[in-house]
Amino acid sequence: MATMSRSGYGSDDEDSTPAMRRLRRLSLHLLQPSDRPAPEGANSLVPAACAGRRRAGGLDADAAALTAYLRGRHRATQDRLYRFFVERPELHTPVELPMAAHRELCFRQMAALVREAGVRPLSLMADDPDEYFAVMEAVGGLDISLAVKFGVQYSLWGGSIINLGTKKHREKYFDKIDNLDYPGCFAMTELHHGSNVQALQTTATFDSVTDEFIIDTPNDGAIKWWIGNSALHGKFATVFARLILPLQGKGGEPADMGIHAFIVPIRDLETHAVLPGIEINDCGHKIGLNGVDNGALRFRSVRIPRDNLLNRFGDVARDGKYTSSLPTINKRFAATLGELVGGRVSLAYSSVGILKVAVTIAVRYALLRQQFGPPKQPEISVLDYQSHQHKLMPMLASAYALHFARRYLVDKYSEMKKTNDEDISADVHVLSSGLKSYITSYTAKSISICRESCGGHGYAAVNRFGGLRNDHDIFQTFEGDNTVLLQQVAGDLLKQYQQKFKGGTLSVTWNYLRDSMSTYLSQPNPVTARWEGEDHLRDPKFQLDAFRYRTSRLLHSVAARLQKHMKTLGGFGAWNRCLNHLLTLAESHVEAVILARFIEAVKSCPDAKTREVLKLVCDLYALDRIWKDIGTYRNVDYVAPNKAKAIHKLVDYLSYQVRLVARELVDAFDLPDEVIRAPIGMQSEAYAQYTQCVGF
Ligand SMILES: Cc1cc2nc3c(=O)[nH]c(=O)nc-3n(C[C@H](O)[C@H](O)[C@H](O)COP(=O)(O)OP(=O)(O)OC[C@H]3O[C@@H](n4cnc5c(N)ncnc54)[C@H](O)[C@@H]3O)c2cc1C
Repeated sequence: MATMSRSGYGSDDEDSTPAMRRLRRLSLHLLQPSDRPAPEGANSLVPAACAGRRRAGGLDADAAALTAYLRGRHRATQDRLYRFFVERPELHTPVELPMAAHRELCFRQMAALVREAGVRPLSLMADDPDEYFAVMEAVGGLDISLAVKFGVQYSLWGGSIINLGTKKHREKYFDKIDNLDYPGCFAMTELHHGSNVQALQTTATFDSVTDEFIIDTPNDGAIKWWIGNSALHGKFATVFARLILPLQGKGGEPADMGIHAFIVPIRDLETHAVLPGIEINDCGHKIGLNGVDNGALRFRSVRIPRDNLLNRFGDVARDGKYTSSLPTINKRFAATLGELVGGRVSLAYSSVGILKVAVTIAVRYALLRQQFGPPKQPEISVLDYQSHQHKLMPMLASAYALHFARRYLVDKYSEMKKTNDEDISADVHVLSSGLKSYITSYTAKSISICRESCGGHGYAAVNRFGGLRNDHDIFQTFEGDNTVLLQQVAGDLLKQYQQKFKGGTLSVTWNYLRDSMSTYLSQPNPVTARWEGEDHLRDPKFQLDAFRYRTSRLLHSVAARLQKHMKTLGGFGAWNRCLNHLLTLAESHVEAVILARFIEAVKSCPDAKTREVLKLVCDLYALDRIWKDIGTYRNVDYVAPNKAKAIHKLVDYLSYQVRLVARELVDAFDLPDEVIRAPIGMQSEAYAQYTQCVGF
C-alpha cells in the first residue's frame, strides 16, 4: 500500500478515488493561472532556460543586464566591504550568540570597518550621503545589529554634531567620532515620552555664574530610555533637554526655551568609568538587535560647559541672553527635528535591502522545493502553485518598486544637503517620513510571509527569517513611529491642499495634485470605468491615474470631514475622529509616489529588453495594488464590475509571467551568498549546504 503524504493528497498510486481525482484536477487547474494559453516555452512544469537568462512570454530576462541597471553608484564600495568580511571569519555573527558576546562582537565589527577597512562613515555622510547609505546597507548584510549600532554612532550621534552644532563642535568632535575614538549616543527618548518629543522633561538650566548648563532628570518619567550605545560603549551623549534660563520669564520665573540638544560626556575618556551624577542601567535583552547596547540614563546636576549646547538654531551668550534666527519655540523645534531626517532615510534604505534578502531566499527556495505534481509526472516547484505566486510575485515586484523609490529618496536627500534649499528640505522631510513608514511596514509583513512560504525549513534559524524579522521589526518604531510619521504626511498634504485653494504653489512631490484635483474630483467616466482591455490596464497612464484619483478623493473627503468635526470636537478631536482616513490618505499618496518613480525608472531604462522585463514587474506592482484596494474603486464606480474582474485575472496572469523570470529577477539584486547566508537561499547546492549545516 502506498504511503500517505502529510497533507493527505497521497502519492500518485492513490489517485484512484473520485475525491482524489477531483483534488488532482483542482491542483492542475490551480497551476494554470489564467485560461489563456501559456506562451511557448513558458510551460511552468518544464524549467526553461539557461542560468542567468530566461525567456518568458516573449520576454528575455537577463540578470546581468538588470543588475547593471539596478546597481547603485557605490556597488564597488559594497563589494569591497563584503570581501573584507569574507576574509575575516572571526568577525562573522554566528546564528546563536549570547547577548554580551554579541555586543562585544558588534563593537569589534564596527572598529574593524573603521580602523582596518578604512571606512570613514561620518565623512561620507557629510560629503556623499549616497555612499554612506550604501555602506550602511552592506554592513547590515553582515548583521543588522551592526547596522543599527553604526547608525547610532554616525547617523545619530555624529549627525547631531554635523546638523545641530556649529563650526566649533565640528572641529572638536568630527574626526574623533569618525575614527571611533569617541563612541557616542543620541539620548532623546524618555521613559514617559518617545513620539511626543516636545513633551520631554529633562532640563538643562543655565548657570551664569559658572557659565555652565546643569543637566537634570526631574522625575523617573524623564529617565532617558532605550539609548543605543549607552549601556556599554558610549563616551558621550547628545542629550535632548528643555533649555531653562533662570529669572528670564515674564515675572522673573525661569524661562523655558524649548527642546535643545547638548553634548554630555557620560564616561571617562581614559578609565571608561561612568562620570559622577550619571546613572546608567542596561535596558536588557530585546526581541532582536541584541548586538546593540541600549541603556537608560539618569542625570543628577551634571554640569557641562556652555559650549556644549549644539547651537545652530539657538544660542545662549555668556551673560545668559538667548538668541536665535528662528522666532518661535515651534519653529526652532521643527528646524531641530528637520535636521534629523538622515536617520529615517537610512532606515528606509536598509529596509529595502532586508526585503531583497528575504525575498531572494524565499523565491530561490520556492523554485527548488518540489511538492506534488500531476499523476505519473515529476513533482513541481512550489513556485508553480498559483497561491505561491500570489504570495511572492507581487512582493518581488514591490522590492523593485521600493528599490527605485529609495533611489529617488537618496537623490533628493543628497540634493537637499548640497543646496540647503527650503522647498527641497520640506519635501524630503515628508518624503522620508512617508517612505520610511511605508517601506518598513511592508518589509516587516513580507518577512513573515517569506518565512511561511518556506514551510518548515523557513523556521530554522540558520535560514534567517527569524533573525531578519526580529531585528527589522523595530524599524517600524524607531526614528519615528510609523503611525505618527504617516500623520505628518497627511498633515502636509492637507496643508498643501489648503494652499492650493488659496492660490499657492505645490511642492515638487505633490505637484500632481495640481493637475489631478479638478480632473479627479469630477464623477468617474462611466465609459472608461468599463474598459477592460489588457493594453488599457497595462497603460501606465491608467495605473497612475487610478492611484492619484484615490489620493485626491481621500484628500478631498478628509478635508471636508475635518472641517465638519472641527466645529464640535476642536482640532485635536476632529483629527482623531478622522485618523484612520488620514492614515489611508498618507499611504495612498506614498504609493502614488512609488508608482510614479517606478514608471519613470522603466521609461529611463536604456536597454529595450530589460525595459520590457521591468515594465512587466511594474505592471504587476500597480495592478496588484489596485486590486488590493478594489473596494475603494468599486465604491465610487471608478472601476465597473467587469473591469474589476479583468484586473484580478490580469494580476494572476502577470504573477505567473513574473514567476517565469523570478530567478533572474532575484539574481539581479546581486546579493552574494555571504550576504544571503541562508542555506536554502543559496544560488546552488542549497540542499547540500543545508544538510552540511546540521552536520551531515
Ligand atoms: C531597540 C530600540 C532602540 C532605540 N534607540 C534609541 C536611541 O538610540 N535614542 C533614542 O532617543 N531613542 C531610541 N529608541 C526609542 C524610539 O525612538 C522610540 O521607542 C520611538 O520613538 C517610539 O516612541 P515610544 O516607544 O514612546 O512609543 P509611543 O509614542 O508611546 O507609541 C506607542 C504606540 O502608540 C501609538 N501612538 C503614539 N502616538 C500616537 C498618535 N499621535 N496617533 C496615533 N497613535 C499613536 C504608536 O503608533 C504606538 O503604537 C529606541 C527604541 C528601541 C526599541
